[in-house]
Amino acid sequence: MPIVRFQAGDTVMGRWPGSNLYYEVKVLSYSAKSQLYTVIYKDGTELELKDADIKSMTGFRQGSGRSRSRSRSPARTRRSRSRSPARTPRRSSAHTAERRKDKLKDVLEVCLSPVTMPLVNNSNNEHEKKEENDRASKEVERVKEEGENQVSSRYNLRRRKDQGEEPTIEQKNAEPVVLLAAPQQTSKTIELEFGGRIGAFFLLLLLPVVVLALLILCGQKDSSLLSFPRMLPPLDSLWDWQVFGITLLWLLFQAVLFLLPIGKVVNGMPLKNGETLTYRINGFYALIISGVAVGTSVYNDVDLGYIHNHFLQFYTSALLISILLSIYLFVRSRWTTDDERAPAGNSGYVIYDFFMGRELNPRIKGFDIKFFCEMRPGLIGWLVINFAMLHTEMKLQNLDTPSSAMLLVNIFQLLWVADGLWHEEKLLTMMDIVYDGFGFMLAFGDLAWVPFTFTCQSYYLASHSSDLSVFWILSIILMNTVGYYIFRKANSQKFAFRRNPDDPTVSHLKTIPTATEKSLIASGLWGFVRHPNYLGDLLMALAWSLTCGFNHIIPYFYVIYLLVLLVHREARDEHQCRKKYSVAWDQYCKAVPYRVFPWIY
Ligand SMILES: NC(=O)C1=CN([C@@H]2O[C@H](COP(=O)(O)OP(=O)(O)OC[C@H]3O[C@@H](n4cnc5c(N)ncnc54)[C@H](OP(=O)(O)O)[C@@H]3O)[C@@H](O)[C@H]2O)C=CC1
Ligand SMILES: CC(C)=CCC[C@@H](C)[C@H]1CC=C2C3=C(CC[C@@]21C)[C@@]1(C)CC[C@H](O)C(C)(C)[C@@H]1CC3
Repeated sequence: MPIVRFQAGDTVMGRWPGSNLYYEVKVLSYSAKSQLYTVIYKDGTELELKDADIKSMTGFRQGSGRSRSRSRSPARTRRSRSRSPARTPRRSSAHTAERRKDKLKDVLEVCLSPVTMPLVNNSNNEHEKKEENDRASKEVERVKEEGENQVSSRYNLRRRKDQGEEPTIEQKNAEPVVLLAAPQQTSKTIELEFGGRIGAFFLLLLLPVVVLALLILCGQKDSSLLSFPRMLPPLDSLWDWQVFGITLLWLLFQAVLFLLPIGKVVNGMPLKNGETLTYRINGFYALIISGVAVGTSVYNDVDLGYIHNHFLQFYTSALLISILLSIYLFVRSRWTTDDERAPAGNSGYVIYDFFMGRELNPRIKGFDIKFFCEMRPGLIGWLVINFAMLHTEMKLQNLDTPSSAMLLVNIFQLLWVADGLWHEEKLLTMMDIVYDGFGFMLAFGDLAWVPFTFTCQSYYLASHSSDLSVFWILSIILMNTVGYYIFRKANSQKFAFRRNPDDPTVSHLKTIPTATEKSLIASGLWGFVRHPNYLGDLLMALAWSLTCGFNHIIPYFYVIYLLVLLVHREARDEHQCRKKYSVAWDQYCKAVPYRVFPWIY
């Protein structure tokens, strides 16, 4: 007999289905048969929730102290929580009837209510404030009117399995003691990305081949696409056990640094079950220690040219390790609970889930494999490879000092990686950690793609000279500096704003409130384009490639990849944000029409 924790009339916090958001609701009744509570939101929305999706007010307040995302000023929290989430389930026409049923039952995709959301202007200019708010209110009214017909039954969200059933409250065992484990429901991934199963299958085969082709071309004297060799390189140039051993040692070394008990421990974003994982932030220390270790090796006559001479073999070793890791991850994900699965990689299709990753945060006794791979061996390895290419360039081209192009590439990329590791904590809020599972895409991406494609400029420059004029050098430095400024400022502003919107560094920005706890920044860089951080990243990528001159397209691989990735990522994020913020997002898109490139896209 299940224990009924709440009674009719209790005010509790109810999870909005398919999200991590909790709102104040009143319990109307409890059905012993379906074991569901019928609750009512402040705007009159009625829903049936399972026990696991309801928290007592006291439990919720205690729990919220743990999570960073909720550490906001009480006034703000009160204001946003009391905003009701009237939303309607949306059906996807692209899937089978059974899947639709599943989706409605388990995920209940939500659409936010078009409540009036004035553009909040933190500036002191009252006139400007009023104008902005009037404009925003009109826009909201328009969208509201437009949506009225489609969502006329918006507040009728009752989803009774048995319409005829009279819900009753069992009041006998009402003590809030034991949390009854609600029957596990699976949140299947319905919307497949990357071209679905077929797309994932082709990417699985294509990505490793693309890297191999890139390396072959980059390493040739003539790097033009037309001179791609007709024969594959001999097997012994592709595999070497010693190289494989060195790659494993590198991973082990980075794993030891990852485990060092130095650096602060922080909470990640709340998981589906409301809990948070902890992470030790010591990436920057790992970078410094790795730098000292490499410097010491060079000082002791270790020849870094070995990396250049065995580059293909290093790649195949990293490829094999990422394949083995992906298989391990896929197998172990069989035993994961629904809460541990990634929203993006739980479709039930083997190839797709293998590619996307079924488990969200695979850990071995607290060792977070995804966080480790994403920020350490590949990223720091990239810098070591760059440094090795610098040595090789001097050797191969008989130079006393590295070329200015090689120096720029080394310095720019060192700055970018050091910046990433310095702000390591911020990765915890990113799509890759919060949403994507850890499967082949990220394992291969982190361990093979990052170190062997992001190094394409330095690998190219090692055997191709590039004489840059002073004008070019200054222009490239300027482009990288502007790019870095935009990238860093946009990312830091967003992070500071998400942590505390009243932070003095961001409190002057105009914002658009949403029906959730969060607002959207709508001025400054985030009022210029919707993804200013992507713009900055792309400018930097272009600057890196420009160091290689215009003889070949191959060193531009990185900027082309980044363009494709970020345009696709932008579309993914846009889709997520529209789901999360609905009308507020539309309002933001109206206010800031360009996605990444001002006046173009
Ligand atoms: N070199 C490489 O290979 C790659 C580099 N990157 C870089 O990583 C960085 C982070 O990228 P990524 O995580 O994709 O994306 P973003 O940092 O742009 O994050 C997107 C999220 O930010 C929030 N957001 C969007 N608009 C606003 C707004 N106006 N105000 C406040 N919050 C907003 C939303 O989340 P919410 O509202 O839930 O907080 C949204 O989901 C970028 O600089 C990117 O260039 C990324 C991928 C690859
Ligand atoms: C084609 C393919 C295999 C794609 C995999 C994509 C991954 C290589 C990238 C996806 C997002 C990434 C980010 C970084 C590295 C590359 C991957 C993993 C990043 C950690 C690098 C350091 C930056 O400062 C960053 C933290 C902003 C960045 C985040 C995204």
